[in-house]
Amino acid sequence: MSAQREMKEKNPWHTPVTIIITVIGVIAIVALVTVAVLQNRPVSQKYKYGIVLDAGSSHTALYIYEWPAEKDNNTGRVEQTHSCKVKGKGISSYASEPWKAGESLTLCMQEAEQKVPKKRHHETPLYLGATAGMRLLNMENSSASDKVFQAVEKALQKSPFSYQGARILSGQEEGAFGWVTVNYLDDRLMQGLETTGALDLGGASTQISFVSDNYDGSESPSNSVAFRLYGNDYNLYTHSFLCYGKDQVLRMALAQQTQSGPRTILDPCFHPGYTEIKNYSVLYDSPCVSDRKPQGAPVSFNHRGNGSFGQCQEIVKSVFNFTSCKYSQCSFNGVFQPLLQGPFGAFSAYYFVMNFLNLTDTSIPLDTVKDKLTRYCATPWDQIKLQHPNVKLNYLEEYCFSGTYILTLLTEGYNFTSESYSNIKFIKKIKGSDAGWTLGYMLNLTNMIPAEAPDSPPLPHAGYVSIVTIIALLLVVLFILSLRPLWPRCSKQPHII
Ligand SMILES: Nc1ccn([C@@H]2O[C@H](COP(=O)(O)OP(=O)(O)O)[C@@H](O)[C@H]2O)c(=O)n1
Ligand SMILES: [Ca+2]
Repeated sequence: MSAQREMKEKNPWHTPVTIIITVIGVIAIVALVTVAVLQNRPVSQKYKYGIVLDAGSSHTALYIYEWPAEKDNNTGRVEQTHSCKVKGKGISSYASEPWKAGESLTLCMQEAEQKVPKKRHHETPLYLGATAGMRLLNMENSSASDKVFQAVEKALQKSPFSYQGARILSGQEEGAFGWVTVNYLDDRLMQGLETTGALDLGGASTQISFVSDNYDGSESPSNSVAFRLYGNDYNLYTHSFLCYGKDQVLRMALAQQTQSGPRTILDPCFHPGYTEIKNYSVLYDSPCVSDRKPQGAPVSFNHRGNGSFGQCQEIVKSVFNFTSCKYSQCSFNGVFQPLLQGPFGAFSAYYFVMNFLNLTDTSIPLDTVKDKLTRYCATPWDQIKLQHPNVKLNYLEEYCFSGTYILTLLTEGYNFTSESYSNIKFIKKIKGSDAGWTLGYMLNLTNMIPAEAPDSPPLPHAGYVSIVTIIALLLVVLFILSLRPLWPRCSKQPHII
């Protein structure tokens, strides 16, 4: 017998069967781990998209949202990836030339086509929601508002996206979706945390929405919206005040001062030295003030400023009605409001105005805020213009008024106190997405917030992969140990020949 053959017989480890078993075992285990890792690895980033057009009273904005493709319908984070401000005014301003309302959207729609990957175009839902500007136009002239919608629809149907319709949101929807947006972006809904109230100030309406423990919705059902989100029940209080957006309140304040049809008014809400000729018919061309147009007024009036915060606040207060309340408590105009509760996010014009005035820091005592605004309003108009050469004059002239209105609405209207004022945060964006009703609207229409908490796997992905790997390694060791009887004996052991 050759020495080589003798070796093979002595070392059973080298028999073809054990070699094959070992190789198959190792391959099987490697395959098991690989499959586990690959199968559970988050699928390489593929995104889905949704587009919402916010047709506000003053302007239209387009928002593009994206979310990981495999996660729609449950926990996926939806984020704003792009926004586009439509040039020109809001769609309601095109009442007399509706086709222009459709045309005005073209540039932003083209931009959206660039931003959303082409192969996703046809499956990307596209919504348009109109707010208070169109609510007012619809009240004033419903056939004009229908024509504006037809023009807008025609433009949007031409786009490659999956057009889902254009409509006017109700005030409740506008308030409730703003609240959903803020709390979704803050991760408060999925985790069932205390929610943040939402304060939205537009040009033609304003919304307040919050959850209050002592409010079950029964006292004023029209102010109540019930949600079940991620397994938590919410009873939301919400109210939208039509005509209480800052542009319409400015009209009401001017109407208040021009009741007798004067040729000149000295307006405390405008800076000293401000002087402008304004048209009565333009001022009163809105359902918020049209019934107050003075009889026999001249064509125009000289609008002059005298910059007094205190006097301006008196005028602003006079646009609120505090006389009647048939509920346990009211904000103003006989509207029910439960006790304010929790933190609040104030966005849209709240942010633009307070940011311009450097007053977004709500840890500053309310009295100090008022002092600063008093000084700002008293600053001569020429000086203001010199200090802000890059701000458009039609915005610049109104910040004294707008700041006064915001403080008055919050304290006199909604009953924020010097203490609870610090619960308000003036915000523009949360984690890169604009605060506003659009995201909440899209999440709702695409069913992206489930009523029940999604079933999540008991282990996070990394934990799962680690455990599978450890078990596989244990199996390898066990397998090797199981072959022990076949192991070559230790060379020191005596050989029995
Ligand atoms: N940079 C900006 C943009 C808008 N704004 C104001 O923010 C408000 C936005 O209102 P909106 O167009 O959404 O009107 P609604 O339909 O929500 O009432 C308007 O009063 C604008 O003048 C501002 O003060 N600064
Ligand atoms: Ca708005």
